[in-house]
Amino acid sequence: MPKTATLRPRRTATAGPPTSLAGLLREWLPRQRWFAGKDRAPTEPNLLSMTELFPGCLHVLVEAGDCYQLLLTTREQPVPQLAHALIGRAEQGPLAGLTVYDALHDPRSARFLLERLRHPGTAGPLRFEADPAVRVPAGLQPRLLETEQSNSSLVYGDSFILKVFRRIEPGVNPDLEVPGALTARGCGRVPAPVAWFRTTYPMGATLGVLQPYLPDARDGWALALRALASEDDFTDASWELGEAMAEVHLALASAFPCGGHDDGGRTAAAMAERLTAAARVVPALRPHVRGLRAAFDALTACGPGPAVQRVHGDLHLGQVLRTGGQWFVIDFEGEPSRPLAERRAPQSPVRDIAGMLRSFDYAARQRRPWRPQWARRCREAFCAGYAERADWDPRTEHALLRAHETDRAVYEVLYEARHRPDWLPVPMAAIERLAVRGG
Ligand SMILES: Nc1ncnc2c1ncn2[C@@H]1O[C@H](COP(=O)(O)OP(=O)(O)O)[C@@H](O)[C@H]1O
Ligand SMILES: O=P(O)(O)O[C@H]1O[C@H](CO)[C@@H](O[C@H]2O[C@H](CO)[C@@H](O)[C@H](O)[C@H]2O)[C@H](O)[C@H]1O
Repeated sequence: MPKTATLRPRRTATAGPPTSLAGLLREWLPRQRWFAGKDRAPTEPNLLSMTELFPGCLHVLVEAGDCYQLLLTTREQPVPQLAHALIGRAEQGPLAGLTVYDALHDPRSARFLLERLRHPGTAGPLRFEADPAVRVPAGLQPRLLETEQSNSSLVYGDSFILKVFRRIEPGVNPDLEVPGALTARGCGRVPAPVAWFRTTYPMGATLGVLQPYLPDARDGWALALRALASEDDFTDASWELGEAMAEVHLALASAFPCGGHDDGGRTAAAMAERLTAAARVVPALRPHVRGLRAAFDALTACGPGPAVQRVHGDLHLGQVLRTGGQWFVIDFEGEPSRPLAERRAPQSPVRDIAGMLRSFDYAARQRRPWRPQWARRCREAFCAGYAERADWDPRTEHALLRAHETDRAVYEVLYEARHRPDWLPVPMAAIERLAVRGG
């Protein structure tokens, strides 16, 4: 059994010299796609816990504005094959004299991590747990997915995928909780969790989830772009996607019963608040604030709409996978920038529908000239498919849809400004449409 050592948190941020681990992370963290603090003043990383998973591989939780999870490979000599994953050489502190790498790029560490998941148990504050009914074979070869976004994912032998959460918040992560509950209800639209790990210190939190990998699947975004490029019809696929999403919503409502309806006033106020905050960060939003607020104000006057329930929370074409003529839904974490409690709270299912409708617009805008008709047909088909399976039709909820689409476009503006400034014109085009013409 590997030796484990857990550091207790320090009460104050440590201004580590540049060559301590904290100093190395101060430079490295802001360069990572999943680092959420890019538009905030940098804070000095503060190590919260450090656990040896096995010799040469450390599990680390670090506070740097938010709490982040890192897996580190440490070596006495530099490893040329890991140059792309180099964090740096520590000269001070507990790792003095060691070269430190992001362990998820290191096949040896990735293989050991799977071994840990295959053998439930503990390592310091870490708990490795698994569904005893599923057998994960030994020796599967790991590869890190290049499409790193909010988290990091390792695929093992095209059979399983391990999502390693990067920003850690207290509580159970919905990406473990929701697929588990949906599978227990017999919903076949989500890959079921097979194994997972969590920490008990310095907070109780989910750290990663292993699921079956759908090897021949393509995500909805890639399929939509391919259809656009070859001028293929995408309405049938959109219709089926609407139907699949309605099925997932029905399963969510039954797995997490809550009932009740949206309080239009409160939702409108929260949306307006998010708009104000986003306009503070993105000046291009400011001229549109008044026009956009009208969409939120209209919420207070519209009917109750469908009952609130657990939702996906960040639905877009990249979150749906198609294989064998079926759609599957992944990534139930919700919008990564929102607090976990808010993401787990019951919300209107219109929120998800609006997310997907925005995504058709995003896809259509990847073509020059852009294809508004293509997006319109897909949006229509998606809603029609949804209505066929659910007991209500999203197209009858115009004011609700417009408010949620506006809120989603505001989120996207903020997301793009932070992570992909070149993409900012895509949601900004929707902002102009929603603010000027009312959707
Ligand atoms: N079960 C799965 N089978 C096949 N591919 C998957 C599966 N789960 C995730 N993926 C792929 O991994 C990518 C990242 O997964 P996702 O859960 O969206 O992570 P993130 O939170 O980092 O965005 C997805 O876009 C998808 O291509
Ligand atoms: O990392 P996640 O997949 O959880 O989601 C975040 O990143 C998405 C981009 O990768 C972002 O989605 C936006 O861009 C998509 C095209 O790349 C588009 O299909 C979506 O409609 C659009 O919102 C998502 O908002 C963000 O949370």
